[in-house]
Amino acid sequence: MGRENPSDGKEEEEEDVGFEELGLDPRLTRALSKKGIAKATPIQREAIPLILEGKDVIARAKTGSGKTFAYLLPVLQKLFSESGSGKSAPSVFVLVPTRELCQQVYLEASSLLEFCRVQLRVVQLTASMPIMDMRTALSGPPDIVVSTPASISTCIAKGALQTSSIKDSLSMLVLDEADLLLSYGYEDDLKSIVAHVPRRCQCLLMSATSSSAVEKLKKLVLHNPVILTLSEVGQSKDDIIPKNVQQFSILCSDRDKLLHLLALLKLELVQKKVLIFVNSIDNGFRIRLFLEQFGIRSSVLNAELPQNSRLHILEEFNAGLFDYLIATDDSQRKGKEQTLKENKMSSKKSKRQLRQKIDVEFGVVRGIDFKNVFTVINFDMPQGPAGYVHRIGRTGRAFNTGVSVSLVSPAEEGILEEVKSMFGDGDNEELSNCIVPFPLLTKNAVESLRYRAEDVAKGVTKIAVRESRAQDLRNEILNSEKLKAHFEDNPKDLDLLKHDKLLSKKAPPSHLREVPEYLVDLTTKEASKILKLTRAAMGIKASKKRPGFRRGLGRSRDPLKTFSAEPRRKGRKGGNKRKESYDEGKKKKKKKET
Ligand SMILES: Nc1ncnc2c1ncn2[C@@H]1O[C@H](COP(=O)(O)OP(=O)(O)OP(=O)(O)O)[C@@H](O)[C@H]1O
Repeated sequence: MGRENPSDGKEEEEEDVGFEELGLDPRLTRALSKKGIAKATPIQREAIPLILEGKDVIARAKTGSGKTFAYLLPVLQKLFSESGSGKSAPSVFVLVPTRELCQQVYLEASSLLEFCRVQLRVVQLTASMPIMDMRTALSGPPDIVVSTPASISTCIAKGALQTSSIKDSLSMLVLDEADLLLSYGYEDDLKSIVAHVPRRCQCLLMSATSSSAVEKLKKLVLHNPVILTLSEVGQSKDDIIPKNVQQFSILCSDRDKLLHLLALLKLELVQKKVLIFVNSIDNGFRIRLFLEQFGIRSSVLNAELPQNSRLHILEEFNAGLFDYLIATDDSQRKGKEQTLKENKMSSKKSKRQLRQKIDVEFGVVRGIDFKNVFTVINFDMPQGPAGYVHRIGRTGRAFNTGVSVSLVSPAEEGILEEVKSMFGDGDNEELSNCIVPFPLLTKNAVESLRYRAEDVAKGVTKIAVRESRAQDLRNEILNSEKLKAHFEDNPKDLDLLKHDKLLSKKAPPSHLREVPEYLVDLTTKEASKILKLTRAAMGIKASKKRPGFRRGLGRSRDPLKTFSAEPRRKGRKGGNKRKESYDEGKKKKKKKET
């Protein structure tokens, strides 16, 4: 990590730093340890002391690197020592681009405050709130407001927030996911807010990428900020994908994607929790209907669902109430436009320039903290490299490890190549091999499930998909109001509704729940057994209890790194390198084919 100002150009070494060493209040460090968080991530190590010093800071760090605590902890600490009495407006505005993020930050702040037992109040404002509710939320006033820029500017326009009070009271302004704020169309709102932000107000800008939007916001809001950024930005795949995510691909026809997905899940070749990305809402329902016939319950998350339902689905998934979530990435339209542009320009663009596309494309899932996702599956490939990065950034968060598996049809191979070229050019073998063929799934294993999969897939017709989609939407809309009222009274109650209920009219046949012994080949059995043993060794019983993997521990025991599709030879010890396994697997496959 490096700073642009002051420019010392110094590379930070990876080290374990506890939060107390960063000058944090013991109440906050205790709160963190109650949450099981002991050491700071690199961005936290850098940003927290600077923010405590009162500097304006721009922090750019990759997905899942812990940017929220990087600003939230010092913000809270500063409020501990600030006297709130006599204030007529909030002390802190945290501005985020979406309702989901608003809820996420609000919950993080509330839970820290609860652990700290301090008398500070945090509220969230969202566009769907009637102005009366906004007025009520702002009465007091609260210490922190988490909001989209639009809601704050509505409050200003309707007199629920007095501009003179903002000038007197506001001491900190945070722009979270700053690179998205402008693309969500908040430029005018931001301008109208910034006009009332006092000069002495400390401003923080957090972002996963650098982009022209960040530059624009920097000029609009910050004063001589310290810029924290990865010193090696643009130099390697590690700038954008956390090191602890292993990336795999499976080449298969479009028609065989359901079959391969079934094999991955049913033969337990990937670890839970699993986030499956698709490019269309219909595809999400198709997968859900298909999987439920095999006894695999999942839920869908898409932009069509009412906000309350979406928040509830996220809460349930994060709480571990179900293991499989199928998310429709809503960046498709934008992504397509972008891809068209990219295609036109790609012949002229160098690979280095390609990397910068990350700044432009994003999805509904952008910035959302899906907890304990171990595996991300791209059932459909995203439209471009940026979508890929943000999708797989949903695993391997903070100090956890993760895996991504992309199902790539012949038509999508171009995108895979584009993604690979973004990571590094062909002459750097290590980098260009960052997405390797998935080693655990043999042809036999796939073929053993073909008959069942194709039979069930036939029943998942377009009409069945449309009916389920309409039915699900009707249910969610009906439930949405109930949920809203319920959450207000019982914010922690997650059991009101289950989002992975059966969609099919008929109960799934019981014989499809289990894969009979005779259908599973030995190699696959071995792979699945190793994964189960690994889970057991790590103390993972259900997804709810999956603790974060410690970096070193997770790596040495990771079966994807040590497993080879070859039957085990006597006397051979585990621990062979991943690359070796693939090579052995490849050689063996070639032999078989010849
Ligand atoms: N020091 C830490 N140790 C362990 N876990 C942490 C630490 N800091 C944050 N986390 C956890 O890591 C996850 C990711 O954090 P966060 O959402 O802040 O990442 P982010 O950098 O904002 O990612 P994105 O750019 O995708 O929004 C969260 O679940 C958070 O609770």
